[in-house]
Amino acid sequence: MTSAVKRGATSSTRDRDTQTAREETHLWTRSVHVHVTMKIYFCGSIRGGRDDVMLYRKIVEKLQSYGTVLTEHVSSTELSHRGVCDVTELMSCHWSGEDASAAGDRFIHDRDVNWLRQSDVVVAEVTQPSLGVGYELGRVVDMKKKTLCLFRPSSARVLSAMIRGADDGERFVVRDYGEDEVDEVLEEFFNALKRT
Ligand SMILES: O=c1[nH]c(=O)n([C@H]2C[C@H](O)[C@@H](COP(=O)(O)O)O2)cc1CO
Repeated sequence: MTSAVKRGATSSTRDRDTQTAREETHLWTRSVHVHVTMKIYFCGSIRGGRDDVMLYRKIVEKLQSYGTVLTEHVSSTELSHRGVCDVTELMSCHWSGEDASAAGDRFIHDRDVNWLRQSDVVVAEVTQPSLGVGYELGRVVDMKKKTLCLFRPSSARVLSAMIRGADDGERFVVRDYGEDEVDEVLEEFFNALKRT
């Protein structure tokens, strides 16, 4: 074999290696990109009552291992049922809260509907009844977003027929669960998402 032919073979092998490396990097970047940029909208009661806020926090922490939670504030213990910091907390906390004035309410509504549109999946804790959460879920059904509603039968409450009755077993799912099952229920949901 002439040295020119050998040189040609070596450079085409090098080209192929470079190409393979590029493709691998591209695939890796894409999978990381998909994971990091998944946008999750979490719904939980605010003005409907804050009894379950510690559970919201646990859910949001788990959700953050799957992507960006657009509504992290819903799980903040510094946000009261009035949507602002408790008076006793105002002196010490830096959280400015959600402004409950009429202009503030319009801002919250428009921002949240916009976040709902942007989101890839919606997870809602629906045990504590909340008009806002019910409204968000109604909008979400229209937007055809993949949605998981979590309800705790141990609360002795009966979930609204307008939520349970919307379960289609695929896109909009209502899941009964217990507090100690948060991790496994979310793992099940996100693993199934990966397969679709
Ligand atoms: O201050 C707020 N910020 C906010 O993001 N929300 C959204 C997110 C929650 O999933 C839902 C709670 O509704 P409600 O406050 O009616 O319980 O509405 C609601 C409020 C107050 O109504």
